[in-house]
Amino acid sequence: MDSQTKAVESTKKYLTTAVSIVGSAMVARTIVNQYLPNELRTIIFSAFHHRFGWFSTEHTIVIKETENLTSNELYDASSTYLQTRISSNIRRLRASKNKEMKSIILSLDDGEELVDDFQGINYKWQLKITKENHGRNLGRKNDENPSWDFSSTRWFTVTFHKKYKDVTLDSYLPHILEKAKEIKVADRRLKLYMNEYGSWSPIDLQHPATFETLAMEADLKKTVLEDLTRFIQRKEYYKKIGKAWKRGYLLFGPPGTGKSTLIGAMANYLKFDIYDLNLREVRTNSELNRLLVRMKNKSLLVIEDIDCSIDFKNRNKNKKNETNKSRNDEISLSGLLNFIDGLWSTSGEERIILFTTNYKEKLDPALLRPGRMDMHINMGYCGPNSFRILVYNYHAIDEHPMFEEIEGLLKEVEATPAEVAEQLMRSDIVDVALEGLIQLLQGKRNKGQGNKGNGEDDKDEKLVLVEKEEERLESSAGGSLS
Ligand SMILES: Nc1ncnc2c1ncn2[C@@H]1O[C@H](COP(=O)(O)OP(=O)(O)OP(=O)(O)O)[C@@H](O)[C@H]1O
Ligand SMILES: [Mg+2]
Repeated sequence: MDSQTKAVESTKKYLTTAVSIVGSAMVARTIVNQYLPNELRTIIFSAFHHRFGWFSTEHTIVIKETENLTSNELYDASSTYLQTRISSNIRRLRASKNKEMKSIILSLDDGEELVDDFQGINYKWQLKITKENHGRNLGRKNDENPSWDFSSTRWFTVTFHKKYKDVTLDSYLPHILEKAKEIKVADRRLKLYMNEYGSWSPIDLQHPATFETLAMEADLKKTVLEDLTRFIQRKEYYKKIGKAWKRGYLLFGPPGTGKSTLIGAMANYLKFDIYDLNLREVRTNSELNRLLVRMKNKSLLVIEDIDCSIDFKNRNKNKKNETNKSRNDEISLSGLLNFIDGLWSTSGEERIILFTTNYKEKLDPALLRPGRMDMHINMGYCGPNSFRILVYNYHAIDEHPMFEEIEGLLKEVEATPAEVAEQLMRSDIVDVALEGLIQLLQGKRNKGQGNKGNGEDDKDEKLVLVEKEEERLESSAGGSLS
């Protein structure tokens, strides 16, 4: 054999070996794919990847649904985040909706892949599910009780070029956690919880109020909105000063001035649930404590008509009755305030407490003490500014020849936004509605209901901002920790 034939022969031999290796690998892969259970398949592939991993340019992170029997926050976040990255080229999707959600959710099905782009980096995601049958028949089949005891293991794998490992851990995964939080908040239906028989029962909160449609003096509205926004952005600040992340508002004003409307607008703006606490339903301080600790974070605790909710005047009498334990525990203002200031503050985050009253002057001084409520908001009678908002809400107009007369009358007489709104709703024809309003206001003026107390322009009357010591220090230092 000459040297040329020798070279051809040895090349052939190498090629045959290479083909048979590739062939066996393919056969092996087919066998593994078709005949082995998912779990075993994963073990074999991961062992293979582990053995030859250093040849690969790819890096894979496994995100399991549960880790050490507790749910994995990153799995939940990835699942939520990926729902927003679904594209039309995915063949099989899962569709779901539960009572808590506003819309149908599409998500990856077992084995499906999705490619996400973050800062120009490609991330290949895959969902894997394995089902195990524990072989126990659990009786009749229904939603809570499937006929067989199945359990499934789910996990995501996310694969990317290994040079992006640091970016992935430092930026991409935290980005997913943050985004998922935002998505969940935006998609959630708000709840209104009411207390009865010592526990909270929720219903869907469908309050239409928003800050745009709320009739309120412009500067006051701006101050309240800014205060809320500042509050929700200050997690780190509250942590740093070691204070509970909560804020209290006292809303006062006559019936129909929009106290409940403002609460609805706050809930919609912050996407917070409302806990409407009816103190008449609560007999003891212990029952009150139980209710308050069961409140979730990101919520508004509302106590309407705080002046007439409990006969607070009896509270000192109760204290004297030391022998009767149950009477001693009777619901009291101090019990409520102690709990809000104390234990409850430290057990939750992002809580807003709102008290409403028609008669600020009737309130127990303990409630008005500086530092108790952060802001006192006077929801006053309807002034020109509020009228403009209401008329825009109901008739979508911002100018009309009758406005001047109405605004003049509103400066003279006391009419609540509710009274004005009622007139504006009486007819779809603007002129008719405005004429009705003029008659109402003239009637009030003729009856001598002079509007001496109307302070729409008197901002000091409208708002008492009870600044806290540390906030004063912070603003004087010019620093913002939010
Ligand atoms: N400031 C306002 N902006 C917009 N609408 C208002 C306002 N005030 C009152 N309304 C209208 O009047 C209705 C009653 O107002 P709301 O229940 O908010 O008053 P309130 O101050 O809570 O009264 P109460 O003291 O009786 O609880 C609302 O449903 C809304 O239609
Ligand atoms: Mg109300």
